[in-house]
Amino acid sequence: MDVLQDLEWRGLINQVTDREGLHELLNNKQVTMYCGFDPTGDSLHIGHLLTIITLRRFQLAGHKPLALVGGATGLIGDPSGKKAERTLNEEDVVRMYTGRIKNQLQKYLDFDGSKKAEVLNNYDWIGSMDIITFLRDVGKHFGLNYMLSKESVESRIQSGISFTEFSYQILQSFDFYHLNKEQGCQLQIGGSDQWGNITAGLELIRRMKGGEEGDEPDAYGFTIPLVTKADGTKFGKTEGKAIWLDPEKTSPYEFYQFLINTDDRDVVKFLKYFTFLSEEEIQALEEELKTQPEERKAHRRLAEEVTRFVHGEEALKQAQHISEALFGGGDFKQLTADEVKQGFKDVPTHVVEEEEKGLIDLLVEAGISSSKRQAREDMKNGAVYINGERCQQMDKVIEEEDKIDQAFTIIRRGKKKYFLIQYA
Ligand SMILES: N[C@@H](Cc1ccc(O)cc1)C(=O)O
Repeated sequence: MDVLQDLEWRGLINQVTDREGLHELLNNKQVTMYCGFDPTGDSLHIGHLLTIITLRRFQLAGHKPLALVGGATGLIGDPSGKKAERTLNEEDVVRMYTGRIKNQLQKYLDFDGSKKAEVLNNYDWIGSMDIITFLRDVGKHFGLNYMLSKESVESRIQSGISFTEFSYQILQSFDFYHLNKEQGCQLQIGGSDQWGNITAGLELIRRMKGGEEGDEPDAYGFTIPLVTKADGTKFGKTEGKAIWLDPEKTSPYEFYQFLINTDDRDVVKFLKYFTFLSEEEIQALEEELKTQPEERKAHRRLAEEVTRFVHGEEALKQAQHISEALFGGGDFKQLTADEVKQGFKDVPTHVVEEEEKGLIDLLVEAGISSSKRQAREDMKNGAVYINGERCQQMDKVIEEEDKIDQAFTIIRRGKKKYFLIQYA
């Protein structure tokens, strides 16, 4: 199976310009290709992951990926897929975002050998372009009708679009032209909302090269589908929070949990999209999903593969360890301090100075029970758990052996309310 056939059965081809031609090209030579990422935040998020993984698939098939960070385009704002005009970020903020996203992209591609990836910043060629050159050499190739007919613009004519965002398509087109000319880049990929910008780039390449309409194309465009979920909600969020690729913003444990909680109806699709497992392996998991759904093998494999790709083996092991302790009847005391921090990130934490403390006092002091009377009541009712084990011993004193990795004690009150005691 070649790379395009592989992308096909995975359901990753949304639109392609000249499929036949691209197929032939990819089978006959090493193709340099690119995908751009605008620095709209200080981290990439899971919504960017599918294009990154797709670049990686091309690279594994022997092609050369360029990952472009939009240090220039990020200052302008792509109207594609956006209902309203964006507020501009300060230039130094965009510069900071650009640096961070560049570093992140470095983690996901291979930078050795003949098909080595490159991370580029379009500020390096757009930043220095003067307005006369822009209008004379580039703008002249864009008919107003053509620009207005792009979905990203047309859908905003009524609600409003500035000249700034309107011009965005010219900048992205220029990138494609520039990379085609300088690096022989012949393919641009992107999310489904990028079709208009990608085809505008192809048009610019043809015109700048003095080609005629209907000439054999020298470059190609390709979009992947928008990731949708069976329940109709937007992919990439849990409880309103985005799933970031930066482990400081979304811990590997949270990332793993996000994936393991995938709806049964979506799990096979996501295995195809986000993992490098073969057709046979995915079919076997699909079969198991039908025959032994309670095992959740497909979900676990999805979470495992994607967490490993994004965060590495070590972080994956930690995420699995924490999940086991929290949901699989594992022992909290086996956790490391770092794992406790990840697994209980949003849990109220109380810092104690003293070494040994009576549990009743601690429950009150940490605000877990409202009074000593309440604390005793809670314990009597069997509602208090120390590191996952019920505690009904009224004179219990927290000792060294109750401290996980000498740093934390996990207290649970009732079914789900967790608290952390941290030792200063
Ligand atoms: N417009 C793309 C990012 C991009 C920027 C520059 C390019 O040359 C290509 C793509 C987006 O918003 O996702």
